This record gives sequence, structure tokens and C-alpha cells, in this order.
Amino acid sequence: MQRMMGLVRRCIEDYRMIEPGDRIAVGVSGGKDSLTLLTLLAALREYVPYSYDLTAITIDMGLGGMDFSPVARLCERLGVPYSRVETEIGPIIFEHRKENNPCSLCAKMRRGALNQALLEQGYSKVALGHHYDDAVETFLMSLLFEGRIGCFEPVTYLDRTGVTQIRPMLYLTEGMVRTFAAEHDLPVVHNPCPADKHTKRQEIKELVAVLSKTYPDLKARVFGAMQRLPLPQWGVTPHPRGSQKQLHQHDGGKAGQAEKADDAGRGRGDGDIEPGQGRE
Ligand SMILES: Nc1ncnc2c1ncn2[C@@H]1O[C@H](COP(=O)(O)OP(=O)(O)OP(=O)(O)O)[C@@H](O)[C@H]1O
Repeated sequence: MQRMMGLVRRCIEDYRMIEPGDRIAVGVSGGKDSLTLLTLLAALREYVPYSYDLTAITIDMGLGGMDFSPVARLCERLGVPYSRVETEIGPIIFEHRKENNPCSLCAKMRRGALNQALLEQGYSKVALGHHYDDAVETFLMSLLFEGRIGCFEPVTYLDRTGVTQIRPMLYLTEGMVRTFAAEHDLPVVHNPCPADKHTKRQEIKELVAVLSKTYPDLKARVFGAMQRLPLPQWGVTPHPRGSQKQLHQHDGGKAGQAEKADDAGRGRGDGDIEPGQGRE
């Protein structure tokens, strides 16, 4: 927990994701990633010298068979208000429109519903559960499927709505998140989406797994390239603890690794974490 919080804190500071007094809504799908993010951001409130307000919002896709009551109980335990917004996004996509490529429309509608819900509740920042592996996969998806160099950004300000999206788990690998969710018994809600595990993302995830056997530094190199180039918004901003220097010292396959977790503000941490080489 301390190590994970340290890496999240480092990411927040590197990309200046949180300002004192921010009101942040965590988008909670019920999956392991967003439940981990929620747990870590709730815990981190005790360790950072600034305060921020948290709420959790689920956009219920109307797919049926999803019980979010364990998520509501987790939020109660964490002291985070929770709301679930019912929508018909699932039926619209799969039954009415019978979309061949459902994922992009679904993501667009889900994001729209989430932004609307948080604005209605008086929040203007949303934390999303994208992690290190998501970033690498998204970069490769843009390259291989769209012929573009790009990825989502650590911090995105959406002009049209005034919402700022932040992604505080970019220094955590999927393996770390999976282990954390299991060890903390997080109430992962079964996802009945018909497209789950049959997506382009899944295809790339499997390709990365195969390539990583021959090129074990592949993920670290891709992540490091985004920071070194840097892609828009991916350059880390220097801050008093000088992590930019640390992150860029590790060229040659190691750039992008988060340095020692700093034990969530309780002094230096307990070992190097190498996202992408992972503690699966
Ligand atoms: N139905 C939803 N309601 C609220 N937030 C959501 C929802 N779906 C996704 N999000 C937010 O968007 C992020 C990215 O969505 P994506 O579908 O890629 O999730 P994921 O990588 O499978 O993560 P998770 O394990 O949290 O489902 C999630 O981590 C979460 O923060």
C-alpha cells in the first residue's frame, strides 16, 4: 500500500495533477483499475500536506447483471460519497445501433455521461484509472491502427466542458494493480459487456506480451519515449524533489521508470519499482 501510494503521489506531483482544495470525482467502472485508484486516492488524503475532496461516480451502462452494492460499501468504508448514474448506453449500442465497432462510441458516451454527472455535482476534475500498461498499449494502438504517434495525456483539460481529466496511476503496472486489488479484496464487479476481451486493445495486449518475451524492456522503452520526446503533455515538470532529473537519468530502456517509491511522504521507500518489468 505504501509503495503504491508513493508512486501515485509521485505521478501526481510530476504532472501537477492536484491543486490544494480540488474537488475530484473518481470514475469507478467497478473494474480493478478504478477500484484501486479510488482506494489509493482515498488513503493518500492522510499523507499529503494539501487537502482535496473526493467523490466516486459510476456510469451504469444498463447492461444488466451488475451489482454495485459492494462498491457502495467500499466507498462508505473509505469515507467517499458514491453515486451511480443509470443509463441505456449498453442497449443503445448493442441492441438499437448494433455497432460493429462498439468500443469507441461506448467510450465517448460513457465519458459524456461521466462529465455531465460530475459537473452536476459541482466537481470539475475527474480521476481515471489508466495505468502504465494502458499507456503503452494506447500508444501502440495509435501507431499500428491509426498511423499516428499519440496517447492519452496524463492531464487533459477539456475546453468544451471545463473538465480536467487526470490519470494518477501511470506509474503503476497492470500487474501491480491486479495484485493490489486481490490483496485488498476489492469488490470487482463482473463486466457483462459482450465486447469485453474481444477488443483491439486485447489484441495489442497479447502482442506486447509476446514481444516482451524477446524484448523485455519494450514497455519501459515505449513509456520512456513518450516522456523523452515528449509527447504533448508527457514531459515531467520539475518540482522541488527533482524527479524529472531522476526520470531522465535512466535512458537506455529505463527512462520512465518511477524511482523509489517515497513511502507516501514518510521518507524514502523500500526499493526500485520498474513499471513495465513489473512485479506481476
Ligand atoms: N462505467 C464507468 N463509470 C465511471 N467511470 C468509468 C466507467 N468506465 C470507465 N470509467 C473510467 O475510465 C477509466 C478507463 O476506462 P476503461 O474502460 O479503459 O477501464 P479499464 O482499463 O478496464 O479500468 P477498470 O478496471 O477500472 O474498468 C476507468 O479506469 C475508470 O476510471
